[in-house]
Amino acid sequence: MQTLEQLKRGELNGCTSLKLSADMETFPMEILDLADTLEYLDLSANRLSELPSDFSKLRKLKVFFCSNNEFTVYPEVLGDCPLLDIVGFKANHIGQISNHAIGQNLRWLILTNNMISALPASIGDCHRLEKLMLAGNKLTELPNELQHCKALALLRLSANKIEILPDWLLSLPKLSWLAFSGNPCSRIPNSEIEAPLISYDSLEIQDKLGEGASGTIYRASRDGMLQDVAVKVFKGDVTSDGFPEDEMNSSIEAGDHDTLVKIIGKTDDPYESKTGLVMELIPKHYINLGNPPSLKTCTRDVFNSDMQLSDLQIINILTSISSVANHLHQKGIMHGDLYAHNMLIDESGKTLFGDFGAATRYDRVHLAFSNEMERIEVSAFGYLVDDLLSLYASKDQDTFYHALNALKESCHLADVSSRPNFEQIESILAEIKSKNLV
Ligand SMILES: Nc1ncnc2c1ncn2[C@@H]1O[C@H](COP(=O)(O)OP(=O)(O)OP(=O)(O)O)[C@@H](O)[C@H]1O
Repeated sequence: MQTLEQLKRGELNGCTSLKLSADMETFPMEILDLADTLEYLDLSANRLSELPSDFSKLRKLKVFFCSNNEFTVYPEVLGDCPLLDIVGFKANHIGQISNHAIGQNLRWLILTNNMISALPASIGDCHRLEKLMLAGNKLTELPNELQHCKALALLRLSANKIEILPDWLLSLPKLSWLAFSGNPCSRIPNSEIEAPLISYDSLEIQDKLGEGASGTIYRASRDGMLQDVAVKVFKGDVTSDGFPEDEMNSSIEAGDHDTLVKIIGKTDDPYESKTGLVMELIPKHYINLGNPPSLKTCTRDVFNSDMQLSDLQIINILTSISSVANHLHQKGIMHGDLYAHNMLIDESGKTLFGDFGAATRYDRVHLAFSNEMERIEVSAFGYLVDDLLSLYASKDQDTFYHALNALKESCHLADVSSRPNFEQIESILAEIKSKNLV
């Protein structure tokens, strides 16, 4: 992070990237002196509410983050920045976005946690738009023009006020990661499944195991039990994927499956009135299969450069994931974030699939709707196949490679209803396994 003083003294001239957080209430005009070079600007965590009208002098700007500020209007001048590719205004108070404000070059737009009740029709002109984050707003509907965004792959609509999802949404050709829990259109009663309540006082909280957007995970021991457990204490705030309580309900509704971390119960922290999930501990030898997307890859995971997988590992991972995805959809749960970065694997390819933060529960009674929901996730599975093929240890494009490549292509058919469902994918994988003697 650079400082305001460095900027004012001209020490940052020529820089391509600038990050300033200094409780600023006004936009420092010296930033415009960087117009010839500046490509990345992060002014998150200040108290800004306006941009200067000549902000678009920053004609090389590609990435602009301005989260945790005090904007009430999405700045119109952003529509004049020709190269803007990524814009982030998470956690402001934006209630208004004019038609002109949306730049046509946008690929990734983050508006999580604002007060937006309507999107402008001009969003439909963003033909490159791939990732659109709208959770935690006041949207009651989506503009029909959004259906022209044919590149849209990841859409977060959770924690809004949407009554009905438009029909065209589920047939967008590239849509693969969708979340809309916490809306009137996703209101669905909890089933009979209830996780046992485990008293917080019976848990002895030990070291912190990790932290996600929605909660903090601790190791804990339990009165009279030999095995330690993991406890996820939810933070309570809306995340970019939705409400923590929806994550908790979906994790419980998901039930038991070899590929899921077993949920032991629910807990309440009466002192801080926080809810939590008690889970089995993930054994230490499991490693993350992938890492979350970068600014460059946008919707695609990134992988460690030394990661390689054998055909046996690949087939085991894909079989586990298609099986658990089938299990979830049979229960009317769309995971919404089917990504390698949410999977853990061991040496043999034994897989655990986690993070129900973006999960949406839906009613399986509506057959056509259910079929489309499942096939959106099938598209995400297709990207997983593609990722694993890029990690395939064999240098040759052998019959195993070609068979999986054909499966990937069928998962990505533009006509959503022509894609296989997860049950069919499981059979295809079993056949590939037997034919290739994996
Ligand atoms: N059952 C568990 N046993 C051991 N460690 C765990 C367990 N669950 C989570 N962790 C640790 O906590 C980290 C955060 O987990 P969590 O499921 O909240 O978030 P995430 O899925 O990684 O993040 P996000 O929700 O932000 O995408 C994990 O990466 C892991 O290291």
